[in-house]
Amino acid sequence: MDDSGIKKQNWDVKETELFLEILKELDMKKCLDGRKVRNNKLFKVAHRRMTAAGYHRSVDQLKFRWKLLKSAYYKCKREPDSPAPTKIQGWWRYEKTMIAIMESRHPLVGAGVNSDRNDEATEDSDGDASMLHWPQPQPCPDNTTQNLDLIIKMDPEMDSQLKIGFIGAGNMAFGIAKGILSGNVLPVNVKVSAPSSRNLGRFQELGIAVTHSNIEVVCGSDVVFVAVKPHLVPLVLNEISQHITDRHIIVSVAAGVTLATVEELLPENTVAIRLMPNLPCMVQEGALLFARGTHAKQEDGALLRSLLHRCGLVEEGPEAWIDIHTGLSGSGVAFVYLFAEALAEGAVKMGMPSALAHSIASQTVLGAGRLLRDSGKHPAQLRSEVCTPGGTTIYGLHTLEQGGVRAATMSAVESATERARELGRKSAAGGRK
Ligand SMILES: NC(=O)C1=CN([C@@H]2O[C@H](COP(=O)(O)OP(=O)(O)OC[C@H]3O[C@@H](n4cnc5c(N)ncnc54)[C@H](O)[C@@H]3O)[C@@H](O)[C@H]2O)C=CC1
Ligand SMILES: O=C(O)[C@@H]1CCC=N1
Repeated sequence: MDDSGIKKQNWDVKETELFLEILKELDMKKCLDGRKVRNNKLFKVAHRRMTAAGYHRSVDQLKFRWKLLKSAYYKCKREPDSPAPTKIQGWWRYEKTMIAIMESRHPLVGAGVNSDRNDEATEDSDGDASMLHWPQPQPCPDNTTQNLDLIIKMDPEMDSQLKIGFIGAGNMAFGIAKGILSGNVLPVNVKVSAPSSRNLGRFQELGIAVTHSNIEVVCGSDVVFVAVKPHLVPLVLNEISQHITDRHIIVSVAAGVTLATVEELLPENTVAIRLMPNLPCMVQEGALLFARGTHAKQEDGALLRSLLHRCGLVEEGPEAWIDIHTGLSGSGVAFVYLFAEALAEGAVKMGMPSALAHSIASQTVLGAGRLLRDSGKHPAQLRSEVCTPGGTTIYGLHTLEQGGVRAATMSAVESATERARELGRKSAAGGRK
């Protein structure tokens, strides 16, 4: 290992504190058992979390930092009255956390520090800091291993190994499936369930496995999208609940159904995420917003983001925004279709053949949308760029304003948002029955 770059690290206090908190949380005690593969995984997970927090350190850099911290810990342990270690500036800030990590790690540490002396690092050593050899290694419980495995799969190139399940084979499941298949996910790793075969054919055409058993989908998947109608969510969650383990991330796309309802119906500590997608996922131009549940960590969100990145724009926000996004975008696409249809019908009324009018209307909506997104300009700015004074556009806009199109559109978003909230209350009541 060439560690010349590794040694030249300037870590600030915040970064080191975060690193140690991550290691503490990942429970070094259980995971650093001397097995190289698992130890590497632990540092990879730490690397992901550090990156997510904006600190870009390589896995080797993290290992080297850990080596130095450990060395400082042992020095203090051996010679409590000697001056603080110089290789770690501000060591006193980290000492408490290091003790928490090291002394929870193995009951012999306090009494038997010397037995571990060979593990100590120096600036010159290039050993693998993760290769610890405890006298009595403590194996990782299986579920811990599974968690690490899942977290590590959030690399886009690792998406190909994730098993994805859909419960519900409707339009939205199909849209997301098409979107994710255009990324790194392979059809053989996707399974979808629905009670009837009616909608399953189009999934099969994509190479996706189909079944009538929701439980089969859950048992074979890491990430499970619950894509049934909102009133059916409690029924489905009750059915699958006992098969959920800490391997799973449950992603509900049902309008209105809150994380509280989902979490209440699933085992304690279930990792749940609420996602509101929209149909253009199908052509990789979706607008998706998700909110993480109580037990969904940042990396679970990152994993979902990575999985969905080919579906379109994927954003995370507070749960309160999900119903609004449902009005704005989940339903909003239908408002745009209504407008496109009306544009075309206006042209038909003026004498243009219908097919041509519809094709031009859809291209107009597409072009206007792309320009709006890609220019970054406010829609009012673009609108004014289309309006020649005394020209055609301002006459048309005047007519739209007279028809109340602006107020009607705002009210449409409001009504759809309110309806999502109402559906949420109903499904919560359904879950309590
Ligand atoms: N269609 C859209 O544009 C959007 C839909 N959503 C949400 O996605 C969810 C699904 O909506 P759509 O796909 O439009 O509905 P859909 O009616 O097209 O699909 C529902 C699917 O669920 C299946 N299903 C019914 N009972 C089931 C059960 N017990 N177990 C498993 N599958 C069952 C049906 O057979 C059908 O395949 C809804 O909760 C909706 O709020 C969210 C965003 C946009
Ligand atoms: O109409 C609905 O309820 C679903 C949610 C957003 C779009 N379609």
